[in-house]
Amino acid sequence: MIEVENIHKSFGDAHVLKGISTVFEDGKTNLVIGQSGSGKTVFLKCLLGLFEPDEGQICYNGQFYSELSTSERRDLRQEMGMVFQGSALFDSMTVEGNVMFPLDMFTNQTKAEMQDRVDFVLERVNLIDAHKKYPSEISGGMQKRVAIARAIVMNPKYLFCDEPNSGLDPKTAILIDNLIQEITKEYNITTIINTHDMNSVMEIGEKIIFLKDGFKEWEGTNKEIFKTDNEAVTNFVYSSELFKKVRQMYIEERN
Ligand SMILES: Nc1ncnc2c1ncn2[C@@H]1O[C@H](COP(=O)(O)OP(=O)(O)OP(=O)(O)O)[C@@H](O)[C@H]1O
Repeated sequence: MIEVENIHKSFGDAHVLKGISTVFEDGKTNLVIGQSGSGKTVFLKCLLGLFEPDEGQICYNGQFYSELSTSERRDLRQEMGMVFQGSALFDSMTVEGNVMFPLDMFTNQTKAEMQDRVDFVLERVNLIDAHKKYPSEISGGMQKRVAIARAIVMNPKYLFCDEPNSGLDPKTAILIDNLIQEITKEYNITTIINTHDMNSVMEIGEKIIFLKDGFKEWEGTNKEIFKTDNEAVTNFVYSSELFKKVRQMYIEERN
């Protein structure tokens, strides 16, 4: 669980995060949405410990980040998996080389142990025959699966995903969303996803926080987002005619 208490972050005169508080529970897919520039990436970087908030606290399973020593922060960092926008795989390494990289860097496992773990996570993300391929030889959807396998290879307690669906067709995007949700539940991970994808909001948004100009404007579930009267949320989520129709149908069905 990650508890965020009233965090603020500024860069010079630019006050980017303005007192955000929320709780992200284990085993749930938590989504952060908001317009470009609303502060989503800065927020994610604060959660990852890459930026330290100017005010406020972030608490990881009961441990306040600000109270951790340097080595404790390093240990916490190793409990975090990250799926970057665009996958960020190493082009010169094979699929299994990419997935093995964190084990090689941060553990003392033998080659055989690492290979077992790599085989296990690649199978878990449904990549069976791609071990020896290079990223350029596989599809975008497969690259995302490799990125997810790499993010979970160290058995993380926390999983952060920045736009995991960018560049994918809608069908593949849903498969990737479902995979992230399944893994989150199976390993009871605290997962936080920055996204612009409204399909993700509807499919896997067990908890959604909506940022606007650095404030938390709204939070709730994918069921609640259909019914909310918050104008900023509805303008953002239902900006397309298709989504407006879907919402109308959903509300009519419920009444
Ligand atoms: N390192 C930095 N130094 C100065 N300003 C920054 C820095 N990082 C982000 N900002 C500013 O913070 C604001 C929020 O940026 P952020 O990248 O968090 O937005 P976002 O919601 O993730 O946008 P997008 O959806 O386009 O990725 C922007 O005005 C940006 O210029």
